Amino acid sequence: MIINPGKLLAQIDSPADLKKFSKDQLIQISDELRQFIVDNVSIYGGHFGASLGVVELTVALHFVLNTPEDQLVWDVGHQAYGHKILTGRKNQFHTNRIYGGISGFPKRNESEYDTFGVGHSSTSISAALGMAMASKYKGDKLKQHVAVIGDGSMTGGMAFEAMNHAGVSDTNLIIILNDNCMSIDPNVGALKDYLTDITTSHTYNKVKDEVWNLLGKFSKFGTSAQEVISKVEGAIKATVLKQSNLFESLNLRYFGPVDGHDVNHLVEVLSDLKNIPGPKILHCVTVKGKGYAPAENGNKTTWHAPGLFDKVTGEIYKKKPTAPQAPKYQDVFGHTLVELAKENDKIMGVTPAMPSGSSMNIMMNEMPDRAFDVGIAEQHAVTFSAGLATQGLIPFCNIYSTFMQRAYDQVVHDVALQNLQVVLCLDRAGFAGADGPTHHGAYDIPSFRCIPNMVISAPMNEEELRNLMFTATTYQGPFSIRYPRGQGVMPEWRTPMRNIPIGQGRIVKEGEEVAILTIGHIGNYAVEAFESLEKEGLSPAHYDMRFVKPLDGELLHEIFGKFKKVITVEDGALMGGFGSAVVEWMTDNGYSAQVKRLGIPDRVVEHGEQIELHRECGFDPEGIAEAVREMVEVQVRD
Ligand SMILES: Cc1ncc(C[n+]2csc(CCOP(=O)(O)OP(=O)(O)O)c2C)c(N)n1
Ligand SMILES: CC(=O)[C@@H](O)[C@H](O)COP(=O)(O)O
Ligand SMILES: [Mg+2]
Repeated sequence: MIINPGKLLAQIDSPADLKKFSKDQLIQISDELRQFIVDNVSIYGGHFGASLGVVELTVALHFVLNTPEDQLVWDVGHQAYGHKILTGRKNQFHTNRIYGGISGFPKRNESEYDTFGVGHSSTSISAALGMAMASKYKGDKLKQHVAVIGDGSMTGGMAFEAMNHAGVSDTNLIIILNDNCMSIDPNVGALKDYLTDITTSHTYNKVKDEVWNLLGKFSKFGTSAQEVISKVEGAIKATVLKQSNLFESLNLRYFGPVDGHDVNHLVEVLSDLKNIPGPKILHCVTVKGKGYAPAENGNKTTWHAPGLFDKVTGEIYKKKPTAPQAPKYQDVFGHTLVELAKENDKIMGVTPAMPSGSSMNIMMNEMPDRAFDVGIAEQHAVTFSAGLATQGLIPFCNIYSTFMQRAYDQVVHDVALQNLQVVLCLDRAGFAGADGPTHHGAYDIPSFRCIPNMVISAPMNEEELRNLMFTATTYQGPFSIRYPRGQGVMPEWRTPMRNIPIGQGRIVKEGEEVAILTIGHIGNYAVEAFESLEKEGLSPAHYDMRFVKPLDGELLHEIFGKFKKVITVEDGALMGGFGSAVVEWMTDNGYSAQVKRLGIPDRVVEHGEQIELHRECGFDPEGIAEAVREMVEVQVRD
């Protein structure tokens, strides 16, 4: 259902329409845009606080820039809802993040206004600089290139790598630092302190204001005064600003801090910046959740992506369970880690900016000296963990599977080659759901399988997660545990922990004709599939392998000795994944069987609910049942 936009917003289908309005009307347009986001997200879900915080900035940018000719790059893109709405997707916005609908992030194949595909953080400056360099090469002097990056994303190493390059680039690049003091959780680290300092420091701002006032006075005296101005400016910059401003020190002209909610002032500033050549940064101070009281004044982490809510009362809807619910895997991880850490003082916790998402916040609250949020810094998180391990500590480094892609070399070079005892917990493994392809945890099994010393495990339920975590503390090397977004299956999950011999799978169900080998939580789909199959007189065997590496050779000898028809199921990329490992093992050990591998195919799978995506890829319960039926019908060729 398309939600009615406000009176002015209704007339805007592109930035060209926006430009038809007067500057004075931008406040009303901003208000209507904000309301439209509230109306939609409250009913259809999605990211929230971040988009509200950049409403004025979004309006001002599209008012001043000549998009899509000028290149506007949003970092992460979870804040780009206003941009989507102003650039022709207002009438589709109710399909945001829904299966078959528009993406929750900017996406090049969705709109010419989406200059760069995003979802992972800290890429915007590099991408915009690449675009700016291309314009310079092509001699296109007028084109603007703007990266909008949050203070949280600015903590990512890539942002610094890009600024290091940008500062010597002589390009038309504007970096807009959207500083709301928040990541998903409160932002952390020395950079955050620095930004707070320059936003609030009286001395810094007084000097800066006086400089600009002085320049303003001189500018009234005409051309000759311009020379004085530039000399004065140059001298002051060289001394005061360069020494005291991080960005100036990197050769990026620094402007701000400005109020990121004053749309008219933003229009003025951006119009001026367009005419200043070279790389520059505008520091905007904004409030996450701005303009919607529950988000602005309440828990900003909750309002990052609140789920559905009553827009009038601000009540976030929670499903009222009729029976005891199984916990989320992330919470089992968080509580179990604290339990283990209480018994073993070597255990430490590390998260790169996902304390709430990974439930590492449980340990951070209970044991603040032993659990760290290191900012959006996956590479650092892994190597920092490696450093801890060299000193005999046992770090549990928890990174979403998709974000672990950032730290691949660190896993290989810093952890595995030195065989260090780092426990890598890969949350959100498998389809992430509504976040879509940028966030699906599809590639961890294939990419980890080839790493020497690496153990790869996945629990089918909460009890196994606890046991694997316990087992990891006893293994002298890198140990990875992957588990999905969402709930497990055991309401009574606080089971006593025990060691699982490394590489040992288990039989879940004896059966005939077909053996189903599963890895991880997806094994519960096989259990569901059996219900319909049993009614049809089909009774496949089911093995929960628990480890992809090392595989359980003993169990596999038993399976391939007994079955000529085997199905493997994984919530991960098929190419090089768990099924591939089983087939490799089969041929290496001289067996031959008909093997069907179910999992994520070699193509981009878009967004939707997890179950919708599993269905699309043929490994939901019905897909598994269908694979069994097909296999039973097919005669094996000799
Ligand atoms: C590489 C990577 N790590 C972690 C995340 C998860 N993540 C998404 S948004 C976000 C916070 C970003 O903070 P900021 O850039 O300040 O944006 P804000 O939400 O405050 O507007 C995080 C940690 C991500 N998208 N990419
Ligand atoms: C934009 C982003 O990367 C995060 O906000 C992500 O959507 C969080 O995912 P979870 O909701 O699974 O924690
Ligand atoms: Mg922020």
